[in-house]
Amino acid sequence: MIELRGLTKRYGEKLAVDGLSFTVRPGIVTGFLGPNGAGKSTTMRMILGLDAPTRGDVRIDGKHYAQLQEPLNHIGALLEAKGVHGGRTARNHLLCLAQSNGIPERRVGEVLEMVGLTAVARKRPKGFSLGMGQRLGIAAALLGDPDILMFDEPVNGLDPEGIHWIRTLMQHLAREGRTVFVSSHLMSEMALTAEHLVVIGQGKLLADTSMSRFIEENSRTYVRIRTPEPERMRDMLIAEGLRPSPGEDGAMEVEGDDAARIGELCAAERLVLHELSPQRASLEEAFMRLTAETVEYHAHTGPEAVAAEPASPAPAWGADWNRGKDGKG
Ligand SMILES: Nc1ncnc2c1ncn2[C@@H]1O[C@H](COP(=O)(O)OP(=O)(O)OP(=O)(O)O)[C@@H](O)[C@H]1O
Repeated sequence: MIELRGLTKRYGEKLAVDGLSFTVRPGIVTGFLGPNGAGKSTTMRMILGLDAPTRGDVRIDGKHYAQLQEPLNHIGALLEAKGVHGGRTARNHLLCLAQSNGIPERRVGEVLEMVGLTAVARKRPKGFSLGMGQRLGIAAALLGDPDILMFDEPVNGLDPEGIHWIRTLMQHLAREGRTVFVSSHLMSEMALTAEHLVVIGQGKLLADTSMSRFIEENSRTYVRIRTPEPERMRDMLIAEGLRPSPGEDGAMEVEGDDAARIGELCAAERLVLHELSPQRASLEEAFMRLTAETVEYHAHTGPEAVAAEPASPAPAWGADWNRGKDGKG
């Protein structure tokens, strides 16, 4: 278990991590999500004692990292694939780590086998691909057979096969009862991997919830309607107290999930339907909505533009809606 209480890190003027309190529990994969620069890596470094908190506290099974004897036996971490001594072979790199943590030599062969690097064990990591480097980093994390594992953006730059492998491994480790904490800035990836989510933005906690509840609470549900008689449809919906708004490709959207009621109204009014489909906004969209105001860096657009776009609702077709370009109605 990892416990953070009011964890805070300031770099000069910059508050990188701002009073974070949450607990990462065993037996499940916990996703640690936030846009670039949200403070995920800084938080993970403080968990590992690589950075000192400005305020607050973080404990691993009740202890500070520095209090752990042979820490690799308690917590294994993949922070950066590049953290490998280029001159040593993969096997020797792991052997050095094993020796300094009182881990038996045979474990090196076991973890190399687990991550599929046995064939290149005597090669130097300098020539490794990104995926092989990640595998070696994961082998190091697994070396002490720790109960807690932490991965910082483990799938960055990997091909689909590598991504699938890491995802399956993390779920397997969690099923064994371990605590698995993995950071990402991709909601879609986390949705396939994590059961629990911790979301941060600009160093602050935005959500600490199960994946299913996060989806429930953050994603918009709406009904998409297509009809050859949009004006009749709109009038009928408004008369029923619903608020249709223009959707993509000429469709209409109505907030909520009451497709059945809309279908019955259409039948009663003999209104032709080409499409009536309940929709749920994608998880990526839910994540963007949640973090929109905290996005620090974004390509091409300023933070205000990014914040406004996903958060603002589509314009509603109300009383002042321009009824058709031909001026009728
Ligand atoms: N050593 C440092 N000195 C000064 N500022 C830092 C330092 N490390 C991180 N920061 C700043 O703290 C903030 C959080 O950075 P951090 O790397 O923890 O974010 P992150 O969520 O891991 O982002 P990314 O997904 O881009 O890796 C950023 O604004 C970053 O520029």
